[in-house]
Amino acid sequence: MKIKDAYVIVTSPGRNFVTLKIVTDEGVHGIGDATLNGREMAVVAYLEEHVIPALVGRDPQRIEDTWQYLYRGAYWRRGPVTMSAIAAVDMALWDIKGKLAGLPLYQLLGGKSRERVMTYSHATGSDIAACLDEVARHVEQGYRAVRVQSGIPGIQSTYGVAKRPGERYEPADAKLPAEHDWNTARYLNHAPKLFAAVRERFGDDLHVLHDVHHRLTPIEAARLGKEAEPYKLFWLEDCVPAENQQSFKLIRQHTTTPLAVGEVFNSIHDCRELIENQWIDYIRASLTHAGGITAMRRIADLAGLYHVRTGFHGPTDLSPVCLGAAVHFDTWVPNFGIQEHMPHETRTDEVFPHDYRFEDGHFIVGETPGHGVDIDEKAAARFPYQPASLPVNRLEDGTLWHW
Ligand SMILES: O=C(O)[C@H](O)[C@@H](O)[C@H](O)[C@H](O)CO
Ligand SMILES: [Mg+2]
Repeated sequence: MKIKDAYVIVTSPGRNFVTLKIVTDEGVHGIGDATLNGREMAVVAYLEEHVIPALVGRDPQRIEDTWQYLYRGAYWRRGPVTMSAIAAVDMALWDIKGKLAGLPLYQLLGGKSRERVMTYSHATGSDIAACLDEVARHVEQGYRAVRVQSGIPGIQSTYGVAKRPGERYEPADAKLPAEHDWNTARYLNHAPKLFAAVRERFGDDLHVLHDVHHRLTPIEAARLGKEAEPYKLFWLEDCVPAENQQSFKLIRQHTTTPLAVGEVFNSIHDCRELIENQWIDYIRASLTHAGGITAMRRIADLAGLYHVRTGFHGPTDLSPVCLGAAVHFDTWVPNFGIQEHMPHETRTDEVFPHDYRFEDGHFIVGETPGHGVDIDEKAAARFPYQPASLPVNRLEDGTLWHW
């Protein structure tokens, strides 16, 4: 059997998605997600110029060999563009393997470790009261876990806060980066008040999560972690930028608040020290940005040795293809923690028909062979690419800060 054809489909049903479709000479096809929010076309060029020409003619069943061929063969290893491109190939090949075997992906990985996959979603509000109302709405929908983000007095634009009540938070909303502002002191004074209010209204049973989005220094993150302890967060996410993995050593020495990190990671080397030193509790790398199922399985197995659990990134900028594959992975992986779930728009779901379903705060995996997600190319063609960038962030004096 050979790969006969491979091509990239870019579509924007509400936001941009990059999908790789691989077709075999026996007519079986598989798809993979290659979406890198705000840098989509770099991955498209990488796939079209450098990957697809090398794929045609290869045996689609040799997933590991193809992964190594693309990783080692590039010479320039790692990086989000390279690893998202490799991930798309990997996901599409696992999809094909499942279809050939007549088995859903979770069966190929080792079968079910659980019946359903716990998810968390995003409650956002312009202030604490509005955020609490959004939490209530999520609890009514069945969520057992909710991420809370609220506007901060004195800061114009806060990460994670939707423009209008009930809307999704979609930060890539302008052709060139929008300018946001940041003030660490105001944030640090505000965040514990939000956690306290959530606990007071919803009691102890709800899992409460919060994303700092890389904005603090290690000692500031340590203070926040410590002050959050009475409110028993499920996790505190991305409290510092993680290029320097040693930062987490300092944070860990000061607080028992569980730490999650890794949505921007693209390889096992980005998290090896964090895992081996048990400086974190949840690894957030996604199947799309960290090299696919083949690579993520190695990360998850390493994490399992050190009591680190998975908490896959799952915002709307990862397509239903990534989410579908993630639900299979989550159903299998022994050290599962939680799955992020930011529901896609109806038109996105129409372009990507899928068989995973949301029920009572959980995802239930489907039984379709492969990862169970397809692309309706006619529907995709109705939504052309829309250039969109993520914001930048500045301190009050104009200094460019982490967004
Ligand atoms: O925890 C999350 O879901 C993330 O932080 C996202 O909201 C990112 O900001 C987005 O993926 C950037 O493209
Ligand atoms: Mg995040």
